[in-house]
Amino acid sequence: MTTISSRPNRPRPTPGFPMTRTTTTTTSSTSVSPTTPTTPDSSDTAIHPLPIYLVDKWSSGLTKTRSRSSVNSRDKSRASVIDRKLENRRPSYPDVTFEDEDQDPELPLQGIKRNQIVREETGFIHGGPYIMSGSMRRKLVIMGAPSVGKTSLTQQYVSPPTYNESYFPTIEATSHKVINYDGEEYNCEIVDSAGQDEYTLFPSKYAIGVHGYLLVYSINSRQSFEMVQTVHNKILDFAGLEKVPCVIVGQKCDLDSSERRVTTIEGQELAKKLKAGFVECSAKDNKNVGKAFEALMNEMRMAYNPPPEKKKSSWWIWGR
Ligand SMILES: Nc1nc2c(ncn2[C@@H]2O[C@H](COP(=O)(O)OP(=O)(O)OP(=O)(O)O)[C@@H](O)[C@H]2O)c(=O)[nH]1
Repeated sequence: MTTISSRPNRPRPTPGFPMTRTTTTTTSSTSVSPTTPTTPDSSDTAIHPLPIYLVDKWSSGLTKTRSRSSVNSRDKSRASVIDRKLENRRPSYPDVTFEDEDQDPELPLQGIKRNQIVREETGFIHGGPYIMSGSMRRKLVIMGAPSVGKTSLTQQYVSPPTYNESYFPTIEATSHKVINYDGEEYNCEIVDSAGQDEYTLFPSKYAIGVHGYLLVYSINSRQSFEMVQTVHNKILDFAGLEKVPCVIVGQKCDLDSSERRVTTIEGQELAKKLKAGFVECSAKDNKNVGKAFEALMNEMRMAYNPPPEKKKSSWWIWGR
């Protein structure tokens, strides 16, 4: 007798998180801790996106993979839980991601149990929740005036040692890197933006779903230093927030002191004013490049998942 399996042929999920248009995409991995300076890791590892279903509740019913008629009561109660979560969030980013209960058994679960929501992470601007499995996702945007060394900084960090003396203006480049920071693994999408000036319109894609910014100036350019404040204002205006996780980066610190137009103290004061981190670095000499990203990981951790406060021991318990 032949047994016929009745398992429906469901389409497979689109793995990973949505990517923007890129000119270059590099994947690498590094590990840092808050106390240890960053050492770029040459043993690159690829990101393995986890098998999760992207669910667009608004546009196509409960799931893209099942028809409305097959929605059972468990789905409905689940949807109501998601709805309650959404009530507290701005509905500008309607994609909700969760592991499907009826996940195809042929898909590798990669150690994630059925129905287990491992982490819930949200960016500060996109306003919509997404629940993802495994490592946390971070989108970082590098902004600043033209020719301050944003691309050199990114390339030196993502695939060291990389430094190019020649200058090619960037339109946009996205790289990926797995960063281990303070025992946590982060899937980072690093967007190297085009150089900004005061008249450049702030593109919404540099705010939606973004977790943190490196605002770069060159220590030999006063104008690029002033651009940091301008870009920062644009970000806050767009987001409608008083503070965003960001680090001010004084690039090209290898240059001779006679060429310097912005002092270290001025950089520190601006960072203090903007409630941001501050690092002076040189992509050319690969000096403090890792520290700039490490400082941003720290800013983001403080914003999104601060370490729990240590409880003070009660003296009267000890006194008994
Ligand atoms: N001395 C020195 N020069 C650097 C450093 N980083 C970059 N440069 C040079 O500065 C120029 C511009 O570098 P890019 O990395 O392309 O600058 P960018 O900010 O990405 O430029 P846009 O794409 O126009 O925004 C290049 O000629 C680099 O060689 C550095 O750390 N020190």
